[in-house]
Amino acid sequence: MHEVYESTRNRDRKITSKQAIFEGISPDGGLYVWPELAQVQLDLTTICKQSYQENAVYILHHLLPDFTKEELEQCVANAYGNTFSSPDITPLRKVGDVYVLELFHGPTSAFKDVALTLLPQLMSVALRSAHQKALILTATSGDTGKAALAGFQDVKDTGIVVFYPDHKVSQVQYRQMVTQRGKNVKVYGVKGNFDDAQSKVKELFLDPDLREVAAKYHVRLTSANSINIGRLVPQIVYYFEAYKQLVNQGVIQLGDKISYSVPTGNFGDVLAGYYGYLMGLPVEKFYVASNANHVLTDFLTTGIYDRNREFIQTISPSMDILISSNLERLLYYVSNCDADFVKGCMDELAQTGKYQIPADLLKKIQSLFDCGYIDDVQTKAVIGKTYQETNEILDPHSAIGYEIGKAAKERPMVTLATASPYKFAQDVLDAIGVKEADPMQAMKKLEDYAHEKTPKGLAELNDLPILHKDVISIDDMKQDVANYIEELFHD
Ligand SMILES: N[C@@H](CCOP(=O)(O)O)C(=O)O
Repeated sequence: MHEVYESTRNRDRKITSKQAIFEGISPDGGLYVWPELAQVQLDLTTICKQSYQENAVYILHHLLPDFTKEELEQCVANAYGNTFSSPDITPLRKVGDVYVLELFHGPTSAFKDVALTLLPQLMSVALRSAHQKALILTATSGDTGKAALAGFQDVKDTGIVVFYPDHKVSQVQYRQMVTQRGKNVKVYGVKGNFDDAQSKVKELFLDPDLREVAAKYHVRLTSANSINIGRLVPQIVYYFEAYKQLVNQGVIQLGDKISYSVPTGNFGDVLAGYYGYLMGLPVEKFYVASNANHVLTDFLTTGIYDRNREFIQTISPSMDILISSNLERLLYYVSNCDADFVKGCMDELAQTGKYQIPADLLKKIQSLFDCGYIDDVQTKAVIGKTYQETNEILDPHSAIGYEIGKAAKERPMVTLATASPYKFAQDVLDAIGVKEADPMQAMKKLEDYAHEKTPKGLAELNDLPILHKDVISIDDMKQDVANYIEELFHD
């Protein structure tokens, strides 16, 4: 009765949420989804009275029905006990005439922490049920990598390998990853971009040779990216949390609709909001905010998804993505769970790099989703102007969401601040007219302008030795993963 998850590309096989978390991705290449999600309706009155932690348990209990309440309470307590610097976990602050939801108060200063402090807990429970071990393969464009490393560091019966695009993440993001300690962690720079790394990782999950090597040690290859449902579900909580805070501050009445502006590349963050909407969150519009890699803006405007374009390296590297994996889940829901349609689109994307959806489907998507993008020059201008007008310092990703949200007509508008400005200190300083070439010095200088000091995990980076120096080709990834399985899990 708990086998409620299925693949976006094939409706035949049903599995539990523990299996879905443990597997990460379906054997047919699809992503795990719960077709009856919209029948799960959450009670807003309850949510508005509860703490963040209580809401996390409440929401997770609905979405992961084979986890017991006690298991979830323990997971949530371990994840959010004392790891976040804000007691609210994700505080909401008014900046100008929009509300900024600060998602970067976790251990690695990015929104990924909200889910990646919790996923290792959920994974451990799932592993115990399956009597297995897991090797987590993670592709990152900057933020997921460090958050996943920190979350899975020395977690029993797990190992983690992170692939970041060499020279395509910020200096601080790079240092965060290559200084990672732990007996079960491995970090590689790859010669390529995020899309190359993520596509290869997806291939490796299903690679028969690797699966055989892993099976020898009762190890399963799985994911810490938002393709894993266990990564996505914890992100739903902060959408409700923002709503709760607006109700409790008297800005809205229970039941009023609000809008969200979400800077996103892989479409996971905004999809979490959409899941909230399906479960009863009153939403007017979701604004999908992009940088110069505006494949999503083009899709939401024309219905044509086309990744055949130049990959642009920007000052918002975490969003430098042209294959937005989680769009697949949106297509599944808006097409009324038409797995054949989704498979057709994904096959076309793999073969030609593009696909087009029918006009009626586009219309349906546009009734809830709007979009916009700005480039680096505009992003810096937004950071500078926002600082002058409001005294707030935004990181480049948050600045993109802020600008798209500010330009929209809907109010109240909640815009997601996805990373600490300290992770991008040089570019942020530059945007407010201060030059500093050294990343550590830049963080120090930024303290003169920001409200808060450099987060502890970033301030200590200069003193940590570089432990991971390997830069490999995309073709080497398979062999390196195979070697690491042998090294880590061989008794
Ligand atoms: N923006 C990510 C890229 C991967 O996205 P995810 O949400 O699927 O993990 C990053 O910063 O690494």
